[in-house]
Amino acid sequence: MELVIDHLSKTYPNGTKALNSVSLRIAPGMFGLLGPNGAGKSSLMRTISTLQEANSGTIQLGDINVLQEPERVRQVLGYLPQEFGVYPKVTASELLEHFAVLKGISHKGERRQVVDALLHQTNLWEARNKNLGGYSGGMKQRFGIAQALLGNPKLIIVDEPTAGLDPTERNRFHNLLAEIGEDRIVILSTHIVSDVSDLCRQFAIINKGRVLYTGDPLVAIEEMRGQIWRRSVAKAELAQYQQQFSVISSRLFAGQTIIHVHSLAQPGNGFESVEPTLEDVYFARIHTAEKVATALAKG
Ligand SMILES: Nc1ncnc2c1ncn2[C@@H]1O[C@H](COP(=O)(O)OP(=O)(O)OP(=O)(O)O)[C@@H](O)[C@H]1O
Repeated sequence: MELVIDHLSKTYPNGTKALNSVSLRIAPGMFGLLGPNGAGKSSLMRTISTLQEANSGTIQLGDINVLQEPERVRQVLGYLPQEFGVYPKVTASELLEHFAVLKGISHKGERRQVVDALLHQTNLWEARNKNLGGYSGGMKQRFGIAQALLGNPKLIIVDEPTAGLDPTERNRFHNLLAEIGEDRIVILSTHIVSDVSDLCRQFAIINKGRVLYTGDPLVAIEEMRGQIWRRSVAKAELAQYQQQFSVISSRLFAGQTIIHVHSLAQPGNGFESVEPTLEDVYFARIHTAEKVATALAKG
């Protein structure tokens, strides 16, 4: 089953153009949707999940016309929204059981089996009788995945799931996602580049409602080879370098400011070529798009 999004646009009533002719083709496996805050990721996720309507364009999931047949989509969809609220005074086991009833798993014995299996899979078995109010951020997110997996969905959407998780929980969550993403479409929306490089064989970069790139992360990195340059600069020189070069990132390392520049040729003295990472790809694509937009605005 493939998910095909074709020229999808969405403008909110206040005039914000959140999606601007988005086209993507998503095969089974983990798909990373990468973009900064406000890029339009949640708008896209909510539209695919049939929680809001689009102004134009189409979404096809296998033989389902997503925008025309929301009921059919909901039968094969698991969704973990960005803000996943839980009832604090209910245990994981009770709430999952409740969600299972809502999902239509009406036979009690079958429901118990499904719920128990999911609690094991998400590593929450030991904590199943604890109130959800006492769960850590990572445990809540794993619970969110358990509820998203009810009914064995063919399409799973997780919106910014690792924000706020500590490294151990993030790692554990990544392993869980990798496991569930083996035989269905899992769309992972995130602004954290390493979520995508760790997990996804396909990804897209989205900014200001537009798709800037889509493909395989390894290919995207390969395409950037020889175009990323690094040097350390004094903090006071940073603005000058930003004027003169395509500085795609700057960070402090051991008290020094290290800049990465995107350039087809050696930018000048003091720059050394570095192996690109997906983060370089991401920043370079966004930087180039911003430059083009500024040039177009200036005429
Ligand atoms: N209901 C709404 N009404 C008006 N504008 C909205 C609404 N929801 C989102 N927006 C705007 O649409 C744009 C895209 O927002 P969206 O939430 O889709 O981005 P995002 O990439 O998910 O960002 P974030 O990670 O911050 O949620 C932003 O400018 C946002 O302010």
